[in-house]
Amino acid sequence: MNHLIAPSLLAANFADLKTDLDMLNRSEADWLHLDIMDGMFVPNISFGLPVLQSLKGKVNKPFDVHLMIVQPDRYIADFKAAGADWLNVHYEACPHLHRTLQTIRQQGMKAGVTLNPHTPVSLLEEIITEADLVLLMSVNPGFGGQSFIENTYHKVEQLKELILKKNSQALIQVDGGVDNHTAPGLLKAGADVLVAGSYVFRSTDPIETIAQLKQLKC
Ligand SMILES: O=C(CO)[C@H](O)[C@H](O)COP(=O)(O)O
Ligand SMILES: [Co+2]
Repeated sequence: MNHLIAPSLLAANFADLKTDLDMLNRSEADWLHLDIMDGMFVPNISFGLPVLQSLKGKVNKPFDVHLMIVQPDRYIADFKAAGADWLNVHYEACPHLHRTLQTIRQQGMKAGVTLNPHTPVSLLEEIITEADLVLLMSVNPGFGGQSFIENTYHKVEQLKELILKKNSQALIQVDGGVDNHTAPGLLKAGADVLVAGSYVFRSTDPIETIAQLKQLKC
């Protein structure tokens, strides 16, 4: 399959959001990545359900929601109601991950599991067939604009191997520090979905930047 690009709204200009939403609608972006932070799981607070609700219908892209919150199970139904299409929970925040992923699917969303940089891919061995997507963090979650952690290439390769071994359909997504330098190696290693925040929204021509990320060959 051709790889997908998911710009992260965290890096948008919230004082002039309409301009960025119009840009996204005209762009080749595949999904809109939405970073939900609670100040507990990560040391930062971003935005939440009312923002998603108000964006639904304004952006013609599936909502790819990255929950960086403790006890995400409490909010699964709320995020469905707010318009989430893909719901990603952190492995580190879910003591009953199997149940959590099942609940997300039962609610009619695609279920993603996210790994922090220190969490090994091998821990997914018994759960990979229950996930529609695995998101590998290539920075420590909580902030945009951080430097890419080089070990991520290796983790993508390991995850690809695990997915093939277990005959899983899960997509491989990478989030953090994705740009024109890191994206080619990630695609070569097996990534299916690239999240890009600062690289897209800080560029002088975001539509062209998204188009260039789409055109990369692995
Ligand atoms: O989940 C995230 C941070 O926790 C963001 O999606 C990620 O950091 C994207 O930002 P950038 O591309 O600027 O690194
Ligand atoms: Co994210």
